[in-house]
Amino acid sequence: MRIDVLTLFPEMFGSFFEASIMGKAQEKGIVQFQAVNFRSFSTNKHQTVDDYPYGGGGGMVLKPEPIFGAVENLVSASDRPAASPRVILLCPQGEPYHQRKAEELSREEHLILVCGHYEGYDERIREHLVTDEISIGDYVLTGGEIPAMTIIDSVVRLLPGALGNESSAITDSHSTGRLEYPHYTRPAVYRDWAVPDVLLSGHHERIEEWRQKESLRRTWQRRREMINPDKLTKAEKSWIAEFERET
Ligand SMILES: C[S@@+](CC[C@H](N)C(=O)[O-])C[C@H]1O[C@@H](n2cnc3c(N)ncnc32)[C@H](O)[C@@H]1O
Repeated sequence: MRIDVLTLFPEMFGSFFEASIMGKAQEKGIVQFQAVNFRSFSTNKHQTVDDYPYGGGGGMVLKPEPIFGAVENLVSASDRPAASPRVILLCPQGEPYHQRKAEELSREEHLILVCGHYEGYDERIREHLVTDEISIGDYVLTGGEIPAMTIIDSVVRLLPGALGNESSAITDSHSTGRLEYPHYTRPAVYRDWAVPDVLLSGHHERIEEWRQKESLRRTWQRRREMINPDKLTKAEKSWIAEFERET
């Protein structure tokens, strides 16, 4: 997969692209990253990328020319011109980001993420250039760089070979439609707090059943809206009845 980020602050991506899973995925050739400063596609001699809003008001608006220019340059330089990239605008007005969207994007060959700043973008970018608009939550950040990193991280860890241990992504919260069960590691007893016996039993079926039940319990306690009552098995219904009795 190839991921290009259009930003006014490419230096923010240096260690992000090099550290941990992102760095390893790049070393293994699973993903290729690039942060491009779209200021270099400005069409005026002062290299400005923003201007005052028509109609007045505070804040500066990102001009269309540098962003169109940068995206078109990346598309024409692509080694796979037939595969059109997903051009994603980071924006608090976009579609709320979700694990399903990360899964969808992980199947693409080329992503271009556009990071805004200041008051936002000229509307024509939205209307005529991008394929997706994504918000990472109902709050406003200074720029699209942290949202872009959020999306890149969540997508890259789903690429085959990126994590090394693929099964951990399969059982992650939200991948299964539930929150993940609790984890424990050594020591078996810490300050009088013991790990549940079943996890030390070596009995794989019982451990698996415990994990399913605890995953359901956690989801029921914290994110009840994620549970579709029509899709519960008989065992799950009886576990929920048990959770209700316990509370
Ligand atoms: C200060 S914000 C602009 C907010 C804009 N005036 C509005 O009300 O929608 C500047 C940039 O930060 C990024 N940004 C801020 N919050 C975001 C969020 N929740 N999700 C995605 N991007 C966000 C976007 O790229 C946005 O263009």
